[in-house]
Amino acid sequence: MKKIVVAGFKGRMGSTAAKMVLDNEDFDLVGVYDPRATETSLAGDATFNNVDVPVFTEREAILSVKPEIWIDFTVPEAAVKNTKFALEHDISPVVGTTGFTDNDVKQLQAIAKKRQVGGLIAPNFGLSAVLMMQFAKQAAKYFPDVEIIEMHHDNKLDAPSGTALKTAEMMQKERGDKPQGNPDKTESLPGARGANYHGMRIHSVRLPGLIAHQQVQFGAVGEGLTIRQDTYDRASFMTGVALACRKVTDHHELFDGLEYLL
Ligand SMILES: NC(=O)C1=CN([C@@H]2O[C@H](COP(=O)(O)OP(=O)(O)OC[C@H]3O[C@@H](n4cnc5c(N)ncnc54)[C@H](O)[C@@H]3O)[C@@H](O)[C@H]2O)C=CC1
Ligand SMILES: O=C(O)C1=N[C@H](C(=O)O)C[C@H](O)C1
Repeated sequence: MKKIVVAGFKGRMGSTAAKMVLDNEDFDLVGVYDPRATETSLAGDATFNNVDVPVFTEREAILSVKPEIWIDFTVPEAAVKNTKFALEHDISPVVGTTGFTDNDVKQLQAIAKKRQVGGLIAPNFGLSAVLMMQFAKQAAKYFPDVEIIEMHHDNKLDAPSGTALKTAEMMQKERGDKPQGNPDKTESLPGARGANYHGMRIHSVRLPGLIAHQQVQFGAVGEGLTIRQDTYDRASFMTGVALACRKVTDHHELFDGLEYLL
């Protein structure tokens, strides 16, 4: 059984991940971590089947339960530190938290390589989202004019989403840099044209009722192509999280994207 801790278990994704770990017979939830927890055990919490799993509010204390895998759905600043902590203690990180910079990822990959610890940072664990990114990359080779519209619930902290940034990065590798639209454009309201990633525009919508959705819209003379992905339930991310937990410990490097483990 894989011994797993979940960081951020009080949150939307962390609670879903902790339940997923409990529901899988080959996983053993050895602890949960969240600085805003007030309880010391999950016993007494029906959401988590009243299991007697220790609750931690201090990172160091987690070492006492000897986890092999660290699932992280927290906030960017904490997640970078948590991932470093996990790697330095030979715990394989499976990180869904978004907002890591390229530099953060490179530094963490160097630690993983040095210590020969496997791990994964993935901005999106949904299989439909992974496919959407791959299809968008393929299309960008032939349709370099493209805009991304990402749509999320209004509690989301980061913008643009990690998924939108990764999609843009993948498309940039195919199409290179290309300014889009009229070079003489003006914006009577700043930001009207969205964020600029190597010439591609990214628009971030935040509305109650949404979970996570993205549209990648390509345009060319006389034709258009729209690739759209929708997440209707956070449970959909759990197939990818479980897959990563089963596979990361077979590796000795930190991957950047679920596609490396599929
Ligand atoms: N990769 C993926 O497939 C997905 C990634 N996400 C990302 O996951 C992250 C969390 O999203 P939500 O669950 O919606 O947020 P949330 O706000 O519901 O939960 C975050 C939790 O982290 C806790 N936290 C804060 N500092 C911490 C620390 N130092 N250590 C441990 N826990 C800490 C907070 O108390 C809170 O309970 C975001 O970055 C989001 O973008 C969300 C959905 C899917
Ligand atoms: O905050 C969210 O909810 C999500 N965050 C990830 C992102 O930033 O891409 C993944 C998914 O879009 C949901």
